[in-house]
Amino acid sequence: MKIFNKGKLKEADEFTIKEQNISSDELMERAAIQLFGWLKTQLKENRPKINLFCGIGNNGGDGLALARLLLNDGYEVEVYIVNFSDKRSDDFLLNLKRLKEHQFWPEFINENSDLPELNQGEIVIDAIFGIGLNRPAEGWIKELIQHINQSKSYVIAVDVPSGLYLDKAPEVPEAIIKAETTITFQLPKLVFFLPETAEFAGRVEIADIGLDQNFIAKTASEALLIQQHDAQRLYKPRGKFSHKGTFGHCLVAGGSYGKMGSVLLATKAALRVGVGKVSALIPKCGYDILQLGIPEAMVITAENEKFLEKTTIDFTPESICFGIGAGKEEATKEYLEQLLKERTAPLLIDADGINILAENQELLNYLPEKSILTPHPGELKRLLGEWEDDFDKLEKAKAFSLKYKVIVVIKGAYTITIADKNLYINSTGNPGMATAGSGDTLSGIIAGLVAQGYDATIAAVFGVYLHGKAGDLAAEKLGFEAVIADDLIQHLGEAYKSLFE
Ligand SMILES: NC(=O)C1=CN([C@@H]2O[C@H](COP(=O)(O)OP(=O)(O)OC[C@H]3O[C@@H](n4cnc5c(N)ncnc54)[C@H](O)[C@@H]3O)[C@@H](O)[C@H]2O)[C@@H](O)CC1
Ligand SMILES: Nc1ncnc2c1ncn2[C@@H]1O[C@H](COP(=O)(O)OP(=O)(O)O)[C@@H](O)[C@H]1O
Ligand SMILES: [K+]
Repeated sequence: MKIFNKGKLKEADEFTIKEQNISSDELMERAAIQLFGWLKTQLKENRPKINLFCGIGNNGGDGLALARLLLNDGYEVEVYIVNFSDKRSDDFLLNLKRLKEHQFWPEFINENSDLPELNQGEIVIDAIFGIGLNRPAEGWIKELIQHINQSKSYVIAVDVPSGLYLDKAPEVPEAIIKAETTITFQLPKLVFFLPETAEFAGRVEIADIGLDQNFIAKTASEALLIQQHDAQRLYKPRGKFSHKGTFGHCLVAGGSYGKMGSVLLATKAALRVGVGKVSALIPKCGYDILQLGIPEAMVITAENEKFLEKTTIDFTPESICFGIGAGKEEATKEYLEQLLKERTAPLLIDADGINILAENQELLNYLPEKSILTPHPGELKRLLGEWEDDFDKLEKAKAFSLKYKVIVVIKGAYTITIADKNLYINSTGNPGMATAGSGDTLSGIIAGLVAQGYDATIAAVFGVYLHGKAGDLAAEKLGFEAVIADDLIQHLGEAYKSLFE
């Protein structure tokens, strides 16, 4: 699903109004009907008091239109107009008039008003600011937002939590609504997926207000949210007469004394994601561990007992996963340098492989095009240096990806893959995956897909999706706490199957 910036969203609104020959007010009514339908479905027979806070722009207009629908249906509704300006939008005024025609008089609040009482068991609808926010909320509006946040009411934001910008980091985080649920129109917004701002939106629901699908399809987007149907399209079915040679040979090079489990996990993950053959290349001390731990894999050992070093292999793999658990010995660095310069196979570099690159930045110039780097935020910081906020981080990572022509997978609650200026945001995964070794399984999965012939960008995007889905399926059975990295591998088969459910 596409993610548009503020400008494109406004264009989509305008295009739709023209193309469908409707008024902006009819579009607002669609938005309100969607909000109403969602609320009614969620509330079932319950009839809690609903406190609506409406600004004076179109977000406030949505709120007023919703208030009318709720009142018509017999809900107990209180409407507060957050009266911060006289520059009211036309559709706000129209909906205010309609509400008054229903003999309903909202309460206007401004800097001299008492803050309304908000109780547990009640609902707050936040329609103060939408995507039109252009400066931080200040003074009494900020106090009102804090009052709503401190209340025990259930907070639902209309389109975006009020106070949150779509295109930059918040200047005053205390002046942003913290919603339990955000019902956003038509398309998700980037800020809902970034670590510093995602928490304000809470659970995100998308309300289809019928914006023009052709416009959406032909307009370039800020980012793509990868959901089941997107992932499904990336899947390559297996031919009846395929054999293990069809699905490639993946080399997992990594490990050091005490960290051999990481290679075991990546090797297993590569096999479970469907690679034809896997060889693990490890220091000598890991031989028994690998052979016993995963008899399906082949094992090659470096000369050294405890760490990885240059080793000749007598085949050409279809992909190489380098660096997990590898340490940063000089000999290990030299081996990475050799792999970079020889360009024998597509490379995925993770963990200590990334740390070696960060400490020896001259090596970056040898990165083969379309190599995949899978840093967690700590590794990314070592690679890129400090960033100011999430937007700055994405800009820096994009610039890095373009400069070296590589794919950067920024791991996190919503893992973001950056390739050719594009951002792919993953929708699967859960806090159960915050456990040692889950990144190692991801590396094995992506390298395993590359070896099977998936294009590197697709392998990264699809691999991240499958990895998160496997985590979701594991957590469903086991609960978040009990999930360990091996469970992700165990659920890869079901993750594949779920693509077609
Ligand atoms: N245009 C359309 O066709 C549709 C728009 N919709 C709604 O319209 C919203 C956008 O509406 P608007 O563009 O009117 O903008 P908003 O309703 O977000 O409000 C912007 C108003 O607040 C002022 N403002 C911004 N930041 C402020 C601050 N910190 N302190 C005080 N005042 C501030 C602005 O100057 C402007 O007057 C969307 O989020 C969505 O809810 C929906 O009705 C769907 C259809
Ligand atoms: N809260 C979370 N929600 C979703 N996915 C998560 C969460 N925490 C961690 N993950 C995923 O788990 C993996 C952790 O990787 P990493 O930090 O490299 O761990 P390790 O080095 O222990 O293997 C990443 O793929 C990340 O996206
Ligand atoms: K809002």
